[in-house]
Formats: sequence, structure tokens, C-alpha cells
Amino acid sequence: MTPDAAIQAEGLTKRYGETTAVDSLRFTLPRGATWGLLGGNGAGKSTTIAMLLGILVPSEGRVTVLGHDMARNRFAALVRMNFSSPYVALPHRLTVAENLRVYAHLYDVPRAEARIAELAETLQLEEILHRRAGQLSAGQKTRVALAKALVNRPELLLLDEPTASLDPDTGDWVRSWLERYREESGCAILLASHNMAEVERLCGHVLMMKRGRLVAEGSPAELVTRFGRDNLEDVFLDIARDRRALGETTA
Ligand SMILES: Nc1ncnc2c1ncn2[C@@H]1O[C@H](COP(=O)(O)OP(=O)(O)OP(=O)(O)O)[C@@H](O)[C@H]1O
Repeated sequence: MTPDAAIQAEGLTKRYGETTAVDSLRFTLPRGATWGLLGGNGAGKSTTIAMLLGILVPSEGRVTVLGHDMARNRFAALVRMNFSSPYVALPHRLTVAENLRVYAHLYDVPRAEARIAELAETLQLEEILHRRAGQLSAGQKTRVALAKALVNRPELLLLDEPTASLDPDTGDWVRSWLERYREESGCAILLASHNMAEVERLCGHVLMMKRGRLVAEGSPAELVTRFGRDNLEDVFLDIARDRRALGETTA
């Protein structure tokens, strides 16, 4: 076990019958680092995140989060981590404030009302605190989802498509906010995204998945150089379209 690792994944594998959704994934995310988890549709990103959260049991392999083996002691890790995904809707009929109170309670957050007020201020939620979650715009929902993800001051944040369906201005606001937040908090972030410019801006290191396997990794600049491309989007397309033999690209 690496003591200063936020996540250590060793031989992580998930099979559904004949389909191997995640195949022998191995990586170590250091504490305080922001890494990107990339891959085309069906590459295995969501399955990986679900195993990191302990929602899915791996078919093989092991996940250690903040020093805790997720198979044996996941609740010790879960209170110190959090996640946000556009595919997980907050209860629609509860107001934003009620939702945040429920999650604050679930995570046993001390002085919950003060924490909610603090998040409402920094994430510009004050005007919508008493609106039902089901009545919010996509941008408002994203800010509420981030507030939910931060309610327990996590040391590790798993973000699945944090800016999907946001207009460019709101997306930029969320990215700037995340940059500030991680500087202040020292939180480690694993970010799954299809937005390559976002990944180049936020992530110091990128894991590229294809058909469940880790096929390339490195900093965005290293990957761009290794593939002889101008940007990460072109690297992504090379990998997705098999324009380079994957064996050449593996770090
Ligand atoms: N419950 C399931 N039963 C069977 N197959 C599944 C299940 N969940 C995922 N898969 C398969 O596992 C593979 C990986 O899916 P996953 O959702 O992890 O990919 P992804 O990279 O998150 O894709 P996307 O970018 O489209 O969200 C796919 O082939 C998918 O069809």
C-alpha cells in the first residue's frame, strides 16, 4: 500500500457475462492530485468509478481509498470522499436546502447548517435554496450537485462529467471554481470527462481507457508529444480510431 495515495487500484476487473467492462486496471492517484479518466463511450469509466465508490464489487482486483481497503472497510473511506454525477438525480421534491441537509446528515457533518450556508454562498445557491430540486436548470443542478459532493469536505472527489450540458460560460465558472477549491482544500480529484480542453486545463495526469483497459497514460503535454499531435482531443481520436498501435502508446 502506498501511504500517500488517495486511490490505489490493483488489477481492477469487472465482468458482465462475456463482457469485460474493466480489465486489470492499475493506477495510483496521489493525494492532492487531479487526474483525468478518459475513454470513448463504453470504455469502462463509469464502471471504474462505481468500483472506486464501492457501489460495484470487482470481479477481481483491489481498491484502496485513503488507506482503506474498499472490500473490507469501505465506510471508513466513504465518509472522507464524495462524488458527483449528472446521472444521479437528487430527490426532485425536496428543496435544495432539504437535499443538502439530508446529505449532511448522511455524512454526519458537524454544524451542518453553517456548512450549507457556506456552500450556498460560494456556489451561488442562496437564491435557489428553497426551490425544489426538480425545478432547477441544468446549470443550477450542477452547482447543487457540487454542493452535495463537497458537503463533507472530502479529501477525494470523484467527478463524472462535471460540466456536461452546461453552457460555455457556466462550464468555465465551474472549472474556475474547481481550480480554486482544490488549491484551498488540497482535495484529490478523479475527473471523468469527454471535454478534452477541460481535462488539459484541470488535470496533471490522464488515464486513457479503451474497451476496459488502460491504453495510455501521462500528463496531457506528454501524451500530445508522444502522439505527435497538437492537443489532447487529437490524441483521444487517435486512440479511439486505432490510428496508432496501442502497444506503442502505453507508458
Ligand atoms: N450492468 C451492466 N450489465 C452488462 N454490461 C454492462 C453493465 N454496465 C456496463 N456494461 C458494459 O460495460 C462496458 C463499460 O461501460 P461503462 O458504462 O463503464 O462505460 P463508460 O466509459 O462509462 O461509457 P460512457 O462514456 O458511455 O458513459 C460497456 O460495454 C457496457 O455496455
